[in-house]
Amino acid sequence: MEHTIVSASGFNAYFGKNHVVKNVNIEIPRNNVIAVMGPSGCGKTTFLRCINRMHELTPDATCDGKFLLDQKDIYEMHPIFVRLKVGMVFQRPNPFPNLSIYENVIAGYKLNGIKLPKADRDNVVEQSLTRAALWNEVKDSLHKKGTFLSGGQQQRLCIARAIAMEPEVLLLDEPTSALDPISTSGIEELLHELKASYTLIIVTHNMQQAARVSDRTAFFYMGELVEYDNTKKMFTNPADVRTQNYITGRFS
Ligand SMILES: Nc1ncnc2c1ncn2[C@@H]1O[C@H](COP(=O)(O)OP(=O)(O)OP(=O)(O)O)[C@@H](O)[C@H]1O
Repeated sequence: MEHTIVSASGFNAYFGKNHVVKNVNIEIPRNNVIAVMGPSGCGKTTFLRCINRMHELTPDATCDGKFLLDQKDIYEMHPIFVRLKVGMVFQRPNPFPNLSIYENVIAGYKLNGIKLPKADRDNVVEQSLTRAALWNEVKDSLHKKGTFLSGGQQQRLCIARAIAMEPEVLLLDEPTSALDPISTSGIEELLHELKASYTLIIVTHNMQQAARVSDRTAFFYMGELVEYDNTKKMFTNPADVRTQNYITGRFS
């Protein structure tokens, strides 16, 4: 039996009066990959940013309804704690440009004022880079700047930085859209390995990618969660005509 790790009920998000995520109800099982899809502007990124409470960092942005992590209300927790438990990887790889690879991986600890002895720091760096499938490529250049890496390596470094904090959930907002096909397939393979340890929620515009990497797909349209189902089922036999129109390319 699959356990729910994240769930939303009657969840709404707004920018001022603009209602951009509408009455969303969803249950996300642990150790699954969930693809979030839908036309541009339908609220995918906003939905993602509500899960780790980044939405509220935008002036005039509000939300209501319930979002639970491990059955506890995300909006009753400290936002910093939520962001430790729910890591985020962005569209463009964004390692801190002035920090070395080593310092990038450990950056979340420094930012949160968590002090670790050197041996523990070394261990976190090695474990996180190993999990992000980057250790072998960088183990001899840990003190070089993160920005000297290729785009795909930089994105894996950002994944290592996120998992160094031992999150339960990893949010990925179009993590491969700035990468070449070979780096993209490296990240896709990595997602497959990471799901043994984490629950992954990935926004993607690429339907082939959603079909390759995800167990379930959530299809949003104009802020509404129109359909949420097993990915194979959704791509072969969608229940809603709007999903069908989207996957058959009738609108993008
Ligand atoms: N910072 C902001 N201030 C005001 N409105 C915003 C802001 N960010 C997004 N919006 C609006 O919220 C709605 C949802 O945007 P969001 O970025 O969540 O959609 P999306 O599905 O992720 O789009 P895309 O696929 O183009 O990235 C859009 O109408 C957008 O214009």
